[in-house]
Amino acid sequence: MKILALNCGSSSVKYQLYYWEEHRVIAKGVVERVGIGDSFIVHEVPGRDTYRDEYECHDHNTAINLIVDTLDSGDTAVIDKITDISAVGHRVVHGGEKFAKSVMLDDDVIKAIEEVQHLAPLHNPPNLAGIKAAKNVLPDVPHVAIFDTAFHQTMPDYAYTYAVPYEWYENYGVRRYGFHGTSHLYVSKRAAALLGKPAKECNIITMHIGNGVSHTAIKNGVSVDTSMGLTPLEGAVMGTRCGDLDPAIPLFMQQQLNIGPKEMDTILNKKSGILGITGKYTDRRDVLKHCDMNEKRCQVAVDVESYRLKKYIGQYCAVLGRVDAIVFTAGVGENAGIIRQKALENLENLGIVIDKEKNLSTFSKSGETEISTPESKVKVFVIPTNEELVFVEDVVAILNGTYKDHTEYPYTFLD
Ligand SMILES: Nc1ncnc2c1ncn2[C@@H]1O[C@H](COP(=O)(O)OP(=O)(O)O)[C@@H](O)[C@H]1O
Ligand SMILES: CC(=O)OP(=O)(O)O
Ligand SMILES: [Mg+2]
Repeated sequence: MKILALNCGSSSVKYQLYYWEEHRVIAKGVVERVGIGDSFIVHEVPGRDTYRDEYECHDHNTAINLIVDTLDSGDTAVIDKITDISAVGHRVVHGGEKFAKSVMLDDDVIKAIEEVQHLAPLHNPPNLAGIKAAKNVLPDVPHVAIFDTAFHQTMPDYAYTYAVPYEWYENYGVRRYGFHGTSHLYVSKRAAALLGKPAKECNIITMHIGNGVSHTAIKNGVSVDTSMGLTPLEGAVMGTRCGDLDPAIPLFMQQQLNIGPKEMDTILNKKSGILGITGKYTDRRDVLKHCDMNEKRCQVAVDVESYRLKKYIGQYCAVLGRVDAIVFTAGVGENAGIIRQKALENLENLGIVIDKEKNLSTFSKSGETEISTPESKVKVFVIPTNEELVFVEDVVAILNGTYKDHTEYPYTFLD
């Protein structure tokens, strides 16, 4: 059975085609700059040279058609015909309170996703555009929605309630939802496997640090708190997003700059974070390179980012009481040893002791690696995330009728 996993972002479509019975990736890639101009596709097939081609994609429909053509035609082909694909799994960022698990995408589910799209205006509309486009190309196969928010639906009310008029929650759905759920799920379950214990007996702090950044406190295998909130803007310092902030700042600056809420939303989401502080860079590789060249604002950005990470580790140690492991994952979490070091230094009193050399020499390609010392009470792991594998496993489980929810399902990656 060949399963296509799709992750439609605002200006990109990431995809992965997975051969379930052989547990291997057939091909993966991304169409970038969708709807912006100068779009292109990068298509990777294990064992072959990476293929890159310019192709104008004005919308998600064109991007999905390009992916389909790339998968089934010409030199890039990995399947004979598109109907060789048995099912499609779609990342949906916001599922509101309605979805605590993955579901088959029918008209009612699409309607429910449409109803919460105002809660994730940057993410849900492209997710929906991708779903509609993929259903056009593959009308006869099952499509499944996998929600970023689903994993966090176990949070208690005191973790998800904001101290604002309660009617905002009742009438407008204003509460903490949390995101990156499939990544937090995957790495926490892998950490439990490395600890040699069932996930439901483990307390784990997961640090997903990519372009978007979020952290989760996982108690007895389930999410009890997470750093992103109503939207993916709250919490850590991100590539272009501000994260935690005095809520008076946007109001104050709207008055100073004489701008409206829409413009402020763009500044906080797209012009803040690492980009805001450095004024130039979002890619942490650029930031770290220019730190070494003594660019002051890059040094400040790295210090602010690492300090915020450390504060979340402290918070979640307090939330969990006993912590079995801390996991670093995603592009920065897997590769930026210096940021991990700064976030983790001087935490010996919390039982966290790092092997400095091992930490600095650990990257995604090292695979799952323990970077704490043997005497560290809290194990610290770097675990490459695999959100697409969670999509694929959920699709297969739903097709086989064996899926209940993520706490019960015996994922194959636990072995
Ligand atoms: N070797 C590295 N050192 C520092 N940062 C890295 C390294 N490799 C990748 N990154 C960073 O990872 C980030 C992207 O992470 P990723 O998980 O792919 O994000 P997303 O899925 O949100 O696009 C970028 O900021 C990139 O610079
Ligand atoms: C929810 C979110 O922030 O996703 P991403 O990291 O893909 O932007
Ligand atoms: Mg990501």
